[in-house]
Amino acid sequence: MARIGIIGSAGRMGQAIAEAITAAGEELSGGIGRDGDLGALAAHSDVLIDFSSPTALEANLDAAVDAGIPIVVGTTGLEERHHWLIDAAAQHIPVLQTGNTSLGVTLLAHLVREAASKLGEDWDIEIVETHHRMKVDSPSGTALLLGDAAAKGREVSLSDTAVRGRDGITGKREAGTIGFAALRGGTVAGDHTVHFLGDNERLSFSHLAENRTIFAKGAVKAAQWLKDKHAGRYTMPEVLDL
Ligand SMILES: NC(=O)C1=CN([C@@H]2O[C@H](COP(=O)(O)OP(=O)(O)OC[C@H]3O[C@@H](n4cnc5c(N)ncnc54)[C@H](OP(=O)(O)O)[C@@H]3O)[C@@H](O)[C@H]2O)C=CC1
Ligand SMILES: O=C(O)C1=N[C@H](C(=O)O)C[C@H](O)C1
Repeated sequence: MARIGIIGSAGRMGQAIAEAITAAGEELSGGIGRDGDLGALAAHSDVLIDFSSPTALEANLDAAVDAGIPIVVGTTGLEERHHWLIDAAAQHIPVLQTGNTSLGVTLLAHLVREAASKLGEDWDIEIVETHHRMKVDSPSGTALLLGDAAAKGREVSLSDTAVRGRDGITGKREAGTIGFAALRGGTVAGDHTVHFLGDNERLSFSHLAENRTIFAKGAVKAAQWLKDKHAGRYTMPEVLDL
């Protein structure tokens, strides 16, 4: 049985993950929010799951490194500097970071990469996501993950090709770009569609999350899988053997 600690335990995801830990027959070693004792949580855990805020990431990684335990990072809104911190921590402990822990999105990313590698640049790629009114970051971590998969399929970098929103006289669409659009409202758990828009034909791939249990289950699965791994940075396709 693994002792799993949650960072962000009072949040929407934190609560779902606590239920998933028990359902998976693992032990919930504790949970903290903004004011919790991170060192004490890490000392009493075999693995940490972080679904909190980018501002907490550095301290969370440091606590995991100090305790010598793995960490699953599901927090989104990460910037390039956060990924450098994750790479540095992964020199010492196993780390898995992903914008989406669900089986469906992990498989979707694989399909999007494949489609992007087969369809030429004359197929425009646009990614549309819809989330609940409480979400604070945009585009979603999943949209960026799917954009990255499309960019990898085309053998280009997402940072060179992404267009993260349009407003006003933006000019014609530039060939080869990957566009993002975000809708916010209601209680939507998370919908994503990757559109491939060609001449006279369109191909779209969608994933619709009906509730948060899919993310919570995936996060616990990742924690169980990561527990006995060597230091390094791991991915959801490895966890799910996809
Ligand atoms: N990878 C995935 O599959 C998924 C990722 N997410 C991501 O997970 C994150 C959390 O989402 P959600 O649960 O909806 O958000 P909530 O706002 O409901 O919860 C966030 C929690 O994080 C805590 N928190 C905020 N700042 C800190 C801090 N500095 N240190 C420690 N804890 C902190 C808050 O604690 P306090 O109560 O003290 O404010 C709160 O309980 C988001 O980034 C979201 O995008 C969401 C779903 C799936
Ligand atoms: O904040 C959310 O709720 C979600 N966040 C993740 C993201 O940013 O992609 C995953 C999921 O879509 C729900």
